[in-house]
Amino acid sequence: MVATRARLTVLSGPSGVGKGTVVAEVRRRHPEVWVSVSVTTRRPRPGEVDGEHYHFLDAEAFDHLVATDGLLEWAEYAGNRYGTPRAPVDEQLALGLPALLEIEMQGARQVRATAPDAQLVFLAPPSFEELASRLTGRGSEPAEVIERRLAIARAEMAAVGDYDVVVVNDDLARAADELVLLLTAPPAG
Ligand SMILES: Nc1nc2c(ncn2[C@@H]2O[C@H](COP(=O)(O)OP(=O)(O)O)[C@@H](O)[C@H]2O)c(=O)[nH]1
Ligand SMILES: Nc1ncnc2c1ncn2[C@@H]1O[C@H](COP(=O)(O)OP(=O)(O)O)[C@@H](O)[C@H]1O
Repeated sequence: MVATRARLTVLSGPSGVGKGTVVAEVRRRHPEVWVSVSVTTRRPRPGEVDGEHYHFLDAEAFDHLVATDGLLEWAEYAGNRYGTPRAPVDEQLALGLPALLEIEMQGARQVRATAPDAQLVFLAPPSFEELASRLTGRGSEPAEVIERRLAIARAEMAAVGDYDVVVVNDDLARAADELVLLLTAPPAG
């Protein structure tokens, strides 16, 4: 295995643990870090910009991407579909540069199956109570959606053993630093 080969890193973890916040902090400190922009059938939240946070697609356009093998992975999550456009990731890795995906667990499993060298990072909350309080505190979803996401989160927390590395998101700056180190660390083995 060539130690300098650029690698694919997947950041996953329960909704509300702070994935978006940690990735934003990484980009603030290290603007050169490349992060994949996913496609989704979810509606934009206030302040979300098409092409920046997500590419917002209708169901038909999403189906087309799936049918033409345009997605590296995709999954349905809490009633919406999300996927990683394949070409930009391939281009980044072909240039010898690291690529970061922020995706949920079913997608992480697909990446593991198709790209065994990928590094799977689990972002964990300091506690389940703290996770519930962050998700509620964000105030972006109705109570019923939060309940659904917490139920998913319980299952996700139990699968932590499937991941290569665990980063605990207690202190934001420390978690972001840890992720940056992992992005540039040579693959083990
Ligand atoms: N499998 C997969 N999951 C994704 C992708 N993009 C985002 N997600 C995940 O979809 C879930 C819901 O995302 P979102 O609706 O933005 O909610 P939030 O993470 O709670 O802010 C999160 O766990 C994301 O990490 C993707 O391309 N593929
Ligand atoms: N290290 C942290 N300490 C305290 N609060 C945090 C931390 N990281 C994220 N949060 C807060 O938790 C909530 C959920 O974060 P978010 O990034 O939207 O999660 P995710 O993308 O995993 O769903 C937000 O209100 C965010 O400000």
